[in-house]
Amino acid sequence: MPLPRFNFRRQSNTKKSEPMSKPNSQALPSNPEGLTSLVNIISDAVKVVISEYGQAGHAVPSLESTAPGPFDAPEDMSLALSKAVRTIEAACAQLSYAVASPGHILANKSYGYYEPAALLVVCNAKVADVLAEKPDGMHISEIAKATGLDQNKLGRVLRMLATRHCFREVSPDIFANNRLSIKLQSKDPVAGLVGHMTDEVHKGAVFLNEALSDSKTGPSLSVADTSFVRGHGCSPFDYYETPEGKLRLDRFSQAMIGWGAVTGKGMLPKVYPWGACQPGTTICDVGGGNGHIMLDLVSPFPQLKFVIQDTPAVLEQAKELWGKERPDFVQKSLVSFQPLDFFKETPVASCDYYYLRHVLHDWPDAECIKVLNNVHKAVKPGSKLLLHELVLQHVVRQDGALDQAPEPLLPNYGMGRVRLYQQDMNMLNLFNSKERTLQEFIVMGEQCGFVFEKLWDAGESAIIEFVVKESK
Ligand SMILES: C[S@@+](CC[C@H](N)C(=O)[O-])C[C@H]1O[C@@H](n2cnc3c(N)ncnc32)[C@H](O)[C@@H]1O
Repeated sequence: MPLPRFNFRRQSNTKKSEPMSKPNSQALPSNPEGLTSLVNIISDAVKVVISEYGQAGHAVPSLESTAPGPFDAPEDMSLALSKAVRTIEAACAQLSYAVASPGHILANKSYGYYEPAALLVVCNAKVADVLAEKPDGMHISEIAKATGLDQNKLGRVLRMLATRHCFREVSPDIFANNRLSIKLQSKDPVAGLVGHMTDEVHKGAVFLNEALSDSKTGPSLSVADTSFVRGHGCSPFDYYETPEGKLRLDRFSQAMIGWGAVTGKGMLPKVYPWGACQPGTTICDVGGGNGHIMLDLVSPFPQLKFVIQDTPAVLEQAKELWGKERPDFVQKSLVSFQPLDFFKETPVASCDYYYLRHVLHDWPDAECIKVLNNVHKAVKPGSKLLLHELVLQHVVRQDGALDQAPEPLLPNYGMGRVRLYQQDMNMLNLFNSKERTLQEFIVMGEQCGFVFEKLWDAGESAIIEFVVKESK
């Protein structure tokens, strides 16, 4: 199916045209001009960063600083700033890959697993907590004493991490926190995400080759056939019931909050024009978890009403959260909690919006189609479907496609957006499911009676808006 033309933040032209793919030969600089243009791209983007901080009345924080910056959360960045940062990440990586020894680069990439391994050591030992009140740093002997780890081995772990800019070695064998390691303090949800990813998820990911090359599990889309199952003997659904998993359950909950923080969950109120909705507009959050996303809309848009739908056990958490955060909304029935099995049942009928955030990425296409068909049975004319997901791009320049990086950068921003493609691997490892391209979402929506309307840039993620097809 052809890809509609698309403009961020503007009504898309739904006139369909076949995307024109250009060969990628220009994507990698192979000559001095390519290198110079990468340097110029970096230089221009740095000017944007300095100017945005300046406008906010801040100096750009140094990597050594542990003070919170005004733009640490993705939702606090303007689109211009997040684009500049993404560009710098992409161009710096591309420039070094273009000039360094290919063998060195591949060695760095293949030894990459020592970084997660070391991050898990320091998270579990709470090294960032130990260093929290020590801006001038602490000698490794004291850090070792406070954490119970061997001094020599911990020193080597910290030195490798400091070499990768997480922690700093202030003077020989004296380490301090920096802008990155401060996020590893145990109270920070990002530390929960780091612990979860570098521990149980990592121990599944190492079996990706075995899972993909086995003639039974390779082509399978079953959650029973993932690399995670090879690593742990059970799927993520069952893992947290095992003795080993139970020990990690609290961290898993913290990791989910960390995931929201990293992906900019707070973008939803900012990127969609909720202010234009009529009083009484109802949003049904399908697979809404504990309803935390809709809570973000309550204060800025008091004209909205909410239905949270999820499995009965999860809905109990939603009732508890809303009862604590917005008891007024619960008492006035401005929010309701309706149990749902979205594979077998239809959500509450005739809502104005059906919103699904990070629901479809858990499932292969056939299951997603079941969910969307059930949503379609609930809609009324004029209802809208909003899918809030990560949106992948091919690494190929396409006319009229999503926002593309300037040449000679990779059109999907390469390392500036690599988290999306890593998260796609994550879904493969955990569930045999996937993140998708816009085109894949459009095709799936069409199949279930929805027409693509517009894509809203929400930083790391995007909101894909559909309207109901006149006749299915
Ligand atoms: C990845 S979470 C996303 C939660 C929430 N939308 C968010 O963005 O935080 C997927 C949600 O789907 C829910 N879910 C899984 N299977 C379900 C089913 N058969 N019916 C309804 N909800 C289900 C889970 O309980 C979970 O809350």
